[in-house]
Amino acid sequence: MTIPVDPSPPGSAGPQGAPEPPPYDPSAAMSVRGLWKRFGQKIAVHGVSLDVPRGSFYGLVGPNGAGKTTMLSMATGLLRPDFGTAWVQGVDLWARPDEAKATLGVLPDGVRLFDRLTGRQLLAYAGMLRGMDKATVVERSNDLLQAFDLGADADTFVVDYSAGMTKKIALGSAMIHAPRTLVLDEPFEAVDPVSAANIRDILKDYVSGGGTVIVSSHVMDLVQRMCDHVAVMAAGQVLAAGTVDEVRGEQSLEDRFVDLVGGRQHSEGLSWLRGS
Ligand SMILES: Nc1ncnc2c1ncn2[C@@H]1O[C@H](COP(=O)(O)OP(=O)(O)OP(=O)(O)O)[C@@H](O)[C@H]1O
Repeated sequence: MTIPVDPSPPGSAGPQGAPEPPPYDPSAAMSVRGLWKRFGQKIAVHGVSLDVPRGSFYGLVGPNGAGKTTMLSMATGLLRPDFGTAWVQGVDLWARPDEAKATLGVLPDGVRLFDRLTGRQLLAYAGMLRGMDKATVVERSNDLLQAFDLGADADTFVVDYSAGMTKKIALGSAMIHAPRTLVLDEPFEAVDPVSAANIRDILKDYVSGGGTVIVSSHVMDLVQRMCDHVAVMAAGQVLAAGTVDEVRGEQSLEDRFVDLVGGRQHSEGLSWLRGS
């Protein structure tokens, strides 16, 4: 497919000849329509439309390079789409970004934090950026430091945190303003099993209170156990989406994923590695 060199502004329908996406779902926590992104010759996201129901725990899975991070970045206002847009709680994110982003908490992939702040200062910074008053920021920061088991390191610089601790303080920063939707790119990466179980409990509790979680992960078993909905992405497109039971059918999610995505590599090509 030929993509125009000069992209139309976000919200436009898509490249010439692309099918018109269906109307967005105003009741969804997030409704993504016709998102496209090209980097040079590479089309990273290829006309993605997706509805995330309110109150769902939504998993986004796909092989490396499938376009998950690019899609989530466009759906949360971090990366301008070539085409398409996302509605968050019924608000067009690219048309009314301030209003839409106020309802979102985002843990981006490979996030660069202000790591010369301590964990406590970083949470305070995130809260104040969201316009919260100081007393609430202090109270919630203490609760978050406790919940993420970072109390003993609250006054350590984030630059000196481990990868898992950094992930947890970034997650806390995404939650401090009590957003209605949390979008978390690989939240469990580098996190130890006990902390991961704590985070899962926190997220489950958040969902049972009416919040929506969208989480990208490579860990199928985790997604199958934790999420009620899932979308499988590959090569910039959504191959299947729905409840976890709808998508996996009679199979495990992992087997279904491999069926959908294909690409099991056999190791004959590395015969030199055997018996070395
Ligand atoms: N800033 C960029 N410049 C050039 N290419 C990019 C850029 N960001 C992503 N890509 C390319 O777009 C494709 C999709 O990348 P993306 O990071 O969205 O995949 P992903 O599904 O999140 O992968 P992973 O599971 O490995 O994190 C890849 O081929 C990647 O190389």
